[in-house]
Amino acid sequence: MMKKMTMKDVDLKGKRVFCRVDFNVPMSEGNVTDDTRIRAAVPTIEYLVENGAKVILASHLGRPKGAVNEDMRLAPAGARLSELLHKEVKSLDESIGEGVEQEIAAMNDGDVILLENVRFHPGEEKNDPELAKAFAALADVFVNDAFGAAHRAHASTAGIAEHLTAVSGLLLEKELDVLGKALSEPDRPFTAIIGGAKVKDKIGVIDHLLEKVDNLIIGGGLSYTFSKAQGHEVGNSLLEEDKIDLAKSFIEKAEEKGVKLYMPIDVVVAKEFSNEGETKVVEISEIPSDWMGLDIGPETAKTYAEVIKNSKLVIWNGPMGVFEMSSFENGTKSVAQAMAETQAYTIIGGGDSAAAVEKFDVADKMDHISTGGGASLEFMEGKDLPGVTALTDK
Ligand SMILES: Nc1ncnc2c1ncn2[C@@H]1O[C@H](COP(=O)(O)OP(=O)(O)O)[C@@H](O)[C@H]1O
Ligand SMILES: O=C(OP(=O)(O)O)[C@H](O)COP(=O)(O)O
Repeated sequence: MMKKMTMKDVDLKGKRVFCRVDFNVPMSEGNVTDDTRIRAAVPTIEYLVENGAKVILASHLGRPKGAVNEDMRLAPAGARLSELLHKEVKSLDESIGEGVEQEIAAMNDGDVILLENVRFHPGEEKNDPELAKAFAALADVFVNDAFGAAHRAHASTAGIAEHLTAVSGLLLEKELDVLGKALSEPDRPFTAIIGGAKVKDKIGVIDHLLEKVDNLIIGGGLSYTFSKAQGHEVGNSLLEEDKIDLAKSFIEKAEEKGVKLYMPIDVVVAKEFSNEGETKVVEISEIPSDWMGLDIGPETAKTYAEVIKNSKLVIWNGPMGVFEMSSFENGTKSVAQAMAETQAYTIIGGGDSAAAVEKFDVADKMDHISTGGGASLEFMEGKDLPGVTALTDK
């Protein structure tokens, strides 16, 4: 990857800095319920403040589809940021226009304001050049610290960079550094664990990972497409019919490349998608036709934990089962615990996997929890991230 400019390459004193962050955080009744992404942006914001910049923060929140949505205003995130910084953060109710320009003109060096949700404008997700110009007109320098949105080519992540000196923030740099190192010079044995429900989204990353890893562990909803590819019946389990052949080709590719592929050998099955119904553990070849697999079984969990413990580097994306329900949480819990106990360098990507390590109280034992789900996957797939590509070359 071409070297991109960072905050250290620009003079920030007295400059108006448009800093794109990812404050797309869960909220309930006007309160931020998980501030991980806000905390992750604090070092960059503090760096800008300490270096005398006028800090203009911009973010999206949710998917308001180009219109104002009262439930998706950013002010609660601004309030939380203010507490974290121990400093006033003024939240505006617009992201462009005269009112915003006046607020910026009145800023002192080191002041921080937060613009309104940029997705209230239809031009944001379309990467409309006019909106990008309007954002650029507010500032002298563009800092992109929104790793979680770096896979989006939007006006405030990519378009704006055509008009200003565009540099990376500390979080963006750290994410690229950690994920980049893990993939380019991995400590071995290198293990990837792929689970969750989004089969289509994860097929691409599995293909790419087969070129890199020593062990590939498959679990969660997507494992049934692999079981079917091996010739097992999967009953009512999640199945992506049109990906069975692809799963077969991955099984062959793993063999060719000498990658050890681990798939469930036993599963927890239920008749209904519910925490209350009857459950039992069966061998993978014995799933009854009217039951569904909702977690990996205890033998599988034991094997996976052993592989994790004997690894030097582990990347985990996607839970092993429906861990939100206590009847189907054990597989994910045992993987989380093995991740906490291993000496390996541990990286978590994806919202649900991050939520799982929080739920099982082992988040502080992980070496890196990525703030980007989709972004970390696309990066691992070897795709260019538009929010990074758009930055100014060194
Ligand atoms: N066997 C399964 N059947 C159905 N859903 C599953 C199964 N295993 C895991 N899931 C669900 O997958 C979801 C997470 O998938 P995904 O969004 O792909 O993960 P992530 O956000 O970590 O990338 C969880 O809500 C979980 O309940
Ligand atoms: O939460 C996000 O993505 P993620 O759930 O894949 O980590 C980012 O803020 C991007 O949001 P988007 O998927 O609405 O563009």
